Amino acid sequence: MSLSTSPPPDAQSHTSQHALMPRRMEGTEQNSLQYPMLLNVTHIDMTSRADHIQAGLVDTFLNLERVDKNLYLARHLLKGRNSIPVVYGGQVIGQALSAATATVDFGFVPNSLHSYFVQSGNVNRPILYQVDRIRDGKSFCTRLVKAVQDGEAIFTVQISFHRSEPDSIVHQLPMPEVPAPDSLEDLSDTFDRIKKNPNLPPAALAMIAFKQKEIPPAFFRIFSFRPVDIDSYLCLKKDDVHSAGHGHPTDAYRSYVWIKANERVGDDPRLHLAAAAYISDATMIETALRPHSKRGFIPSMALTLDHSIWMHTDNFRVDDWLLYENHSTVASGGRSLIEGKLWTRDGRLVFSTTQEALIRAHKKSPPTPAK
Ligand SMILES: CCCCCCCCCCCCCCCC(=O)SCCNC(=O)CCNC(=O)[C@H](O)C(C)(C)COP(=O)(O)OP(=O)(O)OC[C@H]1O[C@@H](n2cnc3c(N)ncnc32)[C@H](O)[C@@H]1OP(=O)(O)O
Repeated sequence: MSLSTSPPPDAQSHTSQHALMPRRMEGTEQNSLQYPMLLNVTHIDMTSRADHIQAGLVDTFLNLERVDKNLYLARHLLKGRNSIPVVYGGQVIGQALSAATATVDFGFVPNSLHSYFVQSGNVNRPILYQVDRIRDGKSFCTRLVKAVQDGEAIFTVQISFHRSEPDSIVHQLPMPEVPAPDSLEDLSDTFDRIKKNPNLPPAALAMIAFKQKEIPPAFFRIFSFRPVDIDSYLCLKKDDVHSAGHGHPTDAYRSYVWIKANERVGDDPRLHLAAAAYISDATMIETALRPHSKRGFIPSMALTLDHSIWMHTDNFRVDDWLLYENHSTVASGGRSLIEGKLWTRDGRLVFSTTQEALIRAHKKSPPTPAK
């Protein structure tokens, strides 16, 4: 499969591959197995190449090296935020899906995945994906993937694959009516335009500066984002209830953004599924946070805890515009639930997603003891 199993253009030597395999020493009398590399293993330099101008979605961020049957290695990792070296969760989901997909027969298409982020990934260390072939049925296959860094699990996901079969019952929600992507501006252009506006309130300018500082540039290089309601996205609206255009009423905890990969992703539907899974984690936490950000809330922690996807079809392209609808239904006790729907331009629901996120407030300093 073309699912990124070749080394990327700037891949380093396969130090890790050698380290994993015992070397048969030549010229020794016993011809015994020895493990010299294990005594001399140095950590691979994994300085993130996310901001390298050549780094692309398929050849870099979804790239996996096949280390052994059921074992895949990822070296090119992207931060979710500029200020912390934590791997972007969507990348781990997309890579784990690619690894699992590489172990099932052609004809099986992922129909759902359920994942947990159990420890944050370090963007400067490679990730090893271990695929467990739970069951190969006639119609369904199940895989369990564990993502490991430095010997410890950082992520687990169960993925179900389904061989396509004829329709039985058929129904679907109608797509929300929102302005078409061609009538909207790219978020990166909006940032540049709006920050030159002298009439912007200082709080809005601070918000834009924060977003520009915190969102790694690689996101904008590999994907285009066109929020349907830019004023709401930038917290420029006073009222919490707004309209997403064309009379579709929505609430403050809902967001709509058109998303498109900037590179041609080829014609393998499995790559489009992995790329859509990759980007499906990018906007959910923010949907829960935004109304609170407007009131001055700044989280001390905002992390994806779990993420589920139901794939309703593989008949879509991630290098054409997709509408991502997010809705945060509840937040309490440091956790928030966010639901997502991914639509094609012609109104087909391709993914349903659900995510629970950890959103913590800064701890209040203990009261100063009275003297
Ligand atoms: C319109 C559209 C535009 C789009 C524009 C482009 C989009 C582009 C944006 C990209 C944006 C993507 C954003 C995606 C979001 C991810 O991708 S997040 C990455 C994926 N998720 C993760 O990495 C989570 C992994 N899991 C974990 O880290 C651990 O399981 C957890 C959740 C931390 C829990 O672990 P635990 O061992 O139970 O630890 P816990 O007791 O909770 O304590 C953890 C630490 O928190 C500290 N802590 C406790 N309470 C607090 C507190 N209130 N405040 C601070 N620290 C605290 C503790 O002290 C402790 O610190 P240490 O002692 O470790 O130093």
